[in-house]
This record gives sequence, structure tokens and C-alpha cells, in this order.
Amino acid sequence: MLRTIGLMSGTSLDGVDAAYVETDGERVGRFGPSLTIPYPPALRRDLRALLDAAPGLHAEGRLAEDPGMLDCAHRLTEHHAEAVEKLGLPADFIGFHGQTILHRPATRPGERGHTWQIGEPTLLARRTGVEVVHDFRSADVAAGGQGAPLVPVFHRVLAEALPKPVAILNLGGVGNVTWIGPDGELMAFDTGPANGPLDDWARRSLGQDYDRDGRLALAGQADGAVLGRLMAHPYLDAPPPKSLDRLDFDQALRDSGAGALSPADGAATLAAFCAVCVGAAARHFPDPPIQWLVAGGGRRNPALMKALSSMLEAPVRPVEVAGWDGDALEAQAFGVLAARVARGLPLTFPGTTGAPRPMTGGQRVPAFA
Ligand SMILES: Nc1ncnc2c1ncn2[C@@H]1O[C@H](COP(=O)(O)OP(=O)(O)OP(=O)(O)O)[C@@H](O)[C@H]1O
Ligand SMILES: CC(=O)N[C@H]1[C@@H]2OC[C@@H](O2)[C@@H](O)[C@@H]1O[C@H](C)C(=O)O
Repeated sequence: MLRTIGLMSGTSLDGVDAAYVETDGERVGRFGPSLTIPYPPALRRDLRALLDAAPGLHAEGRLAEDPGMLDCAHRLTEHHAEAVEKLGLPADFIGFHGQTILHRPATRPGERGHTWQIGEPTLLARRTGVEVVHDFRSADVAAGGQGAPLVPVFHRVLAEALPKPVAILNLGGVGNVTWIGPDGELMAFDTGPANGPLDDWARRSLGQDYDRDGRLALAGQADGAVLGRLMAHPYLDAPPPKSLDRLDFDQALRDSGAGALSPADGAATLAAFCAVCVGAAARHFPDPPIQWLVAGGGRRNPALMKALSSMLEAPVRPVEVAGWDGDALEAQAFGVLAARVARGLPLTFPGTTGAPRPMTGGQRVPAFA
């Protein structure tokens, strides 16, 4: 077994999750401690500004040298190094996802896709003295895959003993789902917006980072007209494979008229829309799941969990019912993925990213003694 530390900083831009896992990439020997290092407010703000600017900078070919981007990459890497130091455990590999600032997979055959995760793997290897595995998505995108989601192969390891079919739903800034069939078949894709638009709404209407415990959403009513307009978005019916950039629905949300709703009704509508997207996702599965297991920060939002329960036919429960840690799951996944890279095992599959065949990926930066 390899001793790994997985590091994931998700689309919510709230910080970096770190988790220790002993694994050979195909099984987990032991989970160890995990922790989160929140990003300071200034870094969150700068990352958000970078996310907004990234499409324009990319189109002009200026993203790679953008001083703001380089500065953010450096600062967030320092927080990743701090997370590893705080865990304080010896490791053979670090799985370093980096911060996604732009995700544009190819939309048709022959088109060239792009996915950008920022961070300084060499700095991280120097600071920690541990070999760093990074750049998990670009080989898949270069081969015409979506480059996301990457966690499904880890979900399958976790769910080995569970009755199938089972659906594992991650509610981060964006939602993503893994359906696992009776023989371990995988179907995975991004469902739609999850906490991202809700967080933006809470920031605007409450001046808070998020709608804690869904209090605002629970006080409102979903608006049928706005919801109807959002439900017409072509992403929902599009067959998988498919994946999203954090801001892909921003224009549709602006056009939907949601901005004119009261704070509570707006939050209720966004929570309902997240659930509608998951309901639409379920229509793509080969067979209905026996249960839904929910990971990510959204499982802590009772408004989202309630909306999901009324939308879906099977029970919807946090992953903790299966004995997993819903806050550490994505970080753990990048430990397992680092081990898979080290062992030359595939990361992505036709059923997960639409890769043409099971694909290896990732790059390695050696440890500096
Ligand atoms: N108590 C809570 N009540 C309501 N929402 C919560 C609560 N705790 C966390 N959240 C939501 O969860 C979000 C963070 O989720 P998470 O850490 O899973 O996202 P992420 O990993 O950054 O995103 P992604 O999985 O898309 O990369 C917060 O921004 C917030 O919206
Ligand atoms: C491009 C990118 O960073 N995508 C993230 C994002 O956050 C959730 C969803 O969208 C998922 O597709 C992915 O993250 C997880 C870790 C994944 O690749 O499985």
C-alpha cells in the first residue's frame, strides 16, 4: 500500500481539503485523518475575480502569463503546503488537484477542449519533500473526454459491498453523480449547478458566504415560472458524458428572472433547481438506483436534502450512512487517484468522462530531499 495525501480545492472556492489514505489505487487499506484549511477572504475574492476573467483571458491567449493568475496559483499552493504540514504524516505521494479556474471540454468531435487547474506542483514538492502527482484532467480532455468527473473510480472502490445500482451524488459548487451498476458499470457526469448559485445568492442577499442550514431557502417558496425557464436549459436533457464549468449556468440564471425574487424565494428556487437537475440526471441512468448517497457541503443544507427527497424515488441520505466521510471524500479520491497514476492504472473511462478508452493521466514531480 502507498501512503498518500489527497488535496482538493473545489468550485466553492472555500479552501483546501486534505486527507490521508493508504491505498494501492484499487483498494483502500486505511483512511487516516483529514482537515480543511479555509482560504482567507482576500484569496477567495481574488479567485472569484480570476474565475470571472478566465474566459476572456483564455480567448485572448493571455491566461498562462496573467499576473493575477500566477499570484493566485502561488498563494493557494502555500495553503496546500500548510494543509500537508498540518496533517503531519509521512507520505509517498501527494495528489494535488489544484484550483479549476476554467473548464471547457470539447463539445463536438475534432474540437480542442481546455481545462485549467492552477497551482505550483514543484513548489509543493519542495515545501513538503513528497512526490506530487498533479494535472489529472488534461490527458483526458486532450483525448476528447470531458476531463470530469474524476472521482467515480474511487466511488466504485468505496461502494464495493453496497447493493446496486447505487447513485453517489456530490453537492459542491457544481453537482456530480456516479451511478454504479450491478457489475460495477459506471455512468458519471455533472448534474448541474448545486451550491454555487446558492452561495452567490446568499452573498448578495445576506452578505454571508452561504445559506447556513438552508434557513433562507426553507423560509421561501420556489417560483414556478423561474423554475420553468431554468428547466428548459438544454444541459438537463443532453445525454452524458457531460461536465460543467462553475459559471456555465450564470447567464441562464440571469435570464430566468430569478434576480427579481425575494431573498427567501430566490434561495428556495435555486435549491429546487439543484434538485430538478438531479432528477433530470436520473433519467439518463440505465436503471433506477436503490438509494442515493450524498457527499459534499450540500448534504448539510436541509433545503437541498428536502428538495432532493421529494424529487427522487429512492431514499436520499448522506454518505455517512455508509460509513464514509462526506467532507473528506473528494480529497481522499485524489489520494487514491495519485496511487493509480503511480501504478499506471486508468483514471477515466468511456462511462465517466466519455474518454475513448480507459485512460491514464496525471503528471509527477519528484520529491526534493
Ligand atoms: N451547514 C450548511 N448549510 C448550508 N450549506 C452548507 C453548509 N455547509 C456547507 N454548505 C455548502 O457547501 C459548500 C461547500 O461544499 P463543498 O466543500 O463540497 O464544495 P467544493 O468541494 O468546493 O465544490 P466541488 O465539489 O464542486 O468542487 C458551501 O459553499 C455551502 O454552500
Ligand atoms: C473541472 C472541475 O474541476 N470539475 C469539478 C467540479 O466540482 C464538482 C464537479 O464539477 C466535478 O466534475 C469536478 O470535481 C470532482 C472532484 C471530480 O472531478 O470528480
